[in-house]
Amino acid sequence: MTESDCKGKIAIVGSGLIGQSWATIFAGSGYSVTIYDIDSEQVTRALANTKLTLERYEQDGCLRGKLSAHQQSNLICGSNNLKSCLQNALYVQECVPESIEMKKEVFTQLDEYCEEKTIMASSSSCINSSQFTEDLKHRSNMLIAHPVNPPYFLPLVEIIPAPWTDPEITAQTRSLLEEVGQSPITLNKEVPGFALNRIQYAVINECWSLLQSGVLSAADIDKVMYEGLGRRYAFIGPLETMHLNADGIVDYCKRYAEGAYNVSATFTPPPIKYDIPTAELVEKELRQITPTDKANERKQWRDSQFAALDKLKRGSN
Ligand SMILES: NC(=O)C1=CN([C@@H]2O[C@H](COP(=O)(O)OP(=O)(O)OC[C@H]3O[C@@H](n4cnc5c(N)ncnc54)[C@H](O)[C@@H]3O)[C@@H](O)[C@H]2O)C=CC1
Ligand SMILES: O=C(O)[C@@H](O)C(=O)[C@H](O)[C@@H](O)CO
Repeated sequence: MTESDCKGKIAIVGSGLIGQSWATIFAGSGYSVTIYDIDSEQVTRALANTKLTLERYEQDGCLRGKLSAHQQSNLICGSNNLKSCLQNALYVQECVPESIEMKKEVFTQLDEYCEEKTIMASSSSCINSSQFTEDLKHRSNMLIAHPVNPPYFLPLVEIIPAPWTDPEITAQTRSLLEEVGQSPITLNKEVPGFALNRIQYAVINECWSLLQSGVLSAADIDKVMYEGLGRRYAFIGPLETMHLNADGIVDYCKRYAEGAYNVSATFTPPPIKYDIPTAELVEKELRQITPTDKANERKQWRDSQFAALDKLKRGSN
């Protein structure tokens, strides 16, 4: 593949777990990807990891896109120089650790080296970009694009513009992410934790409270999700569930709102403390489940879900 066959250049800043995932996603769609990390040895590790990962996906039949794993790996290169990593990049995905100070430092550098039209997105899980871009010259090109782990298999990306992000930049980010196979949503305004982690923390808070009060074991709490709510929510959302659990959502509210208020009134008010003694007990229990057991269970589950889905699709044709 020659350089002119590539769609354009993507820069990844920070090459840990999430930086590597983004690299495989963009390469899968034919973009040329340059990875930068403050730790030059990490860049070498990241290149080796992404190559191995793409080869494994190819063997397992889940490689994205039309290019082979070999062609995709050849689209990913490393750089130990931030300025050259950013040169001619149409889009930068920042993936440094979750700290306002670090994000501020990196975005100040991006602001200095970027091209006028470069879009600069942060992978931040909870920190809004207005907390680290306010004083920057190119702040209208900066926003959040928060992925879900593992991004290669969970397509949701939350796009959160700062009040000063140019709406055209938000729209371009959304269409780029759609083009590479992700499934973006756009928040209309900034809120701590965005949508996914607000919902995730509400779930974790209640799980922790059930653990601390001794209502359920750790294993049974997880089961509530993977045998119940999780499976449901893989196919339909909470609002659609309300709608389908009664004669429509209006009827659901009439029938179940009082019960829901009564239960909700018993919730432990936040912030819930994720205390270490409870965490140590949970860790002991989780360690008894061997990774192989889990992997087999998950594979069986995935296969059965796909078979059910296929059946449904055939039935509706
Ligand atoms: N781990 C997860 O499940 C998810 C994480 N995120 C977010 O993605 C971001 C990255 O997270 P991870 O990849 O898990 O972290 P990580 O710790 O695996 O990787 C961070 C990388 O950034 C590098 N780094 C540190 N300072 C740097 C700098 N000044 N310039 C360039 N590189 C620098 C580190 O050397 C390291 O390789 C965080 O904001 C995190 O909240 C988002 C979704 C999921
Ligand atoms: O996949 C996730 O859970 C994430 O998208 C995150 O934002 C973080 O890693 C999250 O777990 C932090 O609480």
